[in-house]
Amino acid sequence: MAAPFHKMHGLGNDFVVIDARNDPVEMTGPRAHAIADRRTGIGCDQLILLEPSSTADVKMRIFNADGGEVEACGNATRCVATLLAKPADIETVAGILKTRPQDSSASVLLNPPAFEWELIPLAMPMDTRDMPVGWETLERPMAVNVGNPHAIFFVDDCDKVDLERLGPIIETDPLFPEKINVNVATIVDQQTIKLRVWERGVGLTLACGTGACATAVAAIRSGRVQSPVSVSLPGGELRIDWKEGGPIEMEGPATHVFTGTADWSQFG
Ligand SMILES: N[C@H](CCC[C@H](N)C(=O)O)C(=O)O
Repeated sequence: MAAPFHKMHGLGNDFVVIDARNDPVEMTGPRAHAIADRRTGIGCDQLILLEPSSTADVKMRIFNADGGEVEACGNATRCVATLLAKPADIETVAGILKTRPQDSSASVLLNPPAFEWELIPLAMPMDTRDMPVGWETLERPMAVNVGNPHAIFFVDDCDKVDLERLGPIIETDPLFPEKINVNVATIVDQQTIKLRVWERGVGLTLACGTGACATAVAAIRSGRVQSPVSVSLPGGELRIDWKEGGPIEMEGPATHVFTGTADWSQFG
């Protein structure tokens, strides 16, 4: 198992992308966790495995740093799009995503969001537009599934939220049987949102593509902003465009840092 890898990032949300299309690599949670370790492994927020697909140009599997395999990763999808270097369909657990690279950036069409409590999923029926729950200063979130589950808290100043402490408490609350990504957002103006994210299975990241999509959808649906929206994350900006009932279009940078090889059997 010696498939090459690409170290890449989307606004500082970083990935090890293993291209196993010609040389299969057996991936397990413990192996992904070992590769993601920033001291004893290669280091990344998510491990991305590219495999052949029978329904699209490529199959993309996503593992968080904790080893959990998940449904979607917006920033990584843009990175894979630039690797493929042509318009392509990418098969993920969350469905087939249409991508279009543009030099060092890419646009991705995510499938329409889901708002039903059982599709988020939540442990009990609840109005996901205004959930009657709270964790200290963070209360009454919205919940959206954009392939993966997100809770969105709109606050006056997201920089003042102690997300490092509250993030893991909310991420692992029994209300969220599949856990959840925690977004704290501040509306800057009718077309600008400031966002910080505690990512399920990772922690604080410099950017979260699906978090930006989920937050933009929640803000548009609740009339807080108008589409298209610029979402400003610690690592930089993403442009999100969405109309009720349609797909979500996300556009933003994708950076290739270096290519390497590794004997994957040495990890976990
Ligand atoms: N932590 C997310 C997966 C990666 C999302 C993020 N890196 C992105 O760019 O969308 C989850 O567990 O659903």
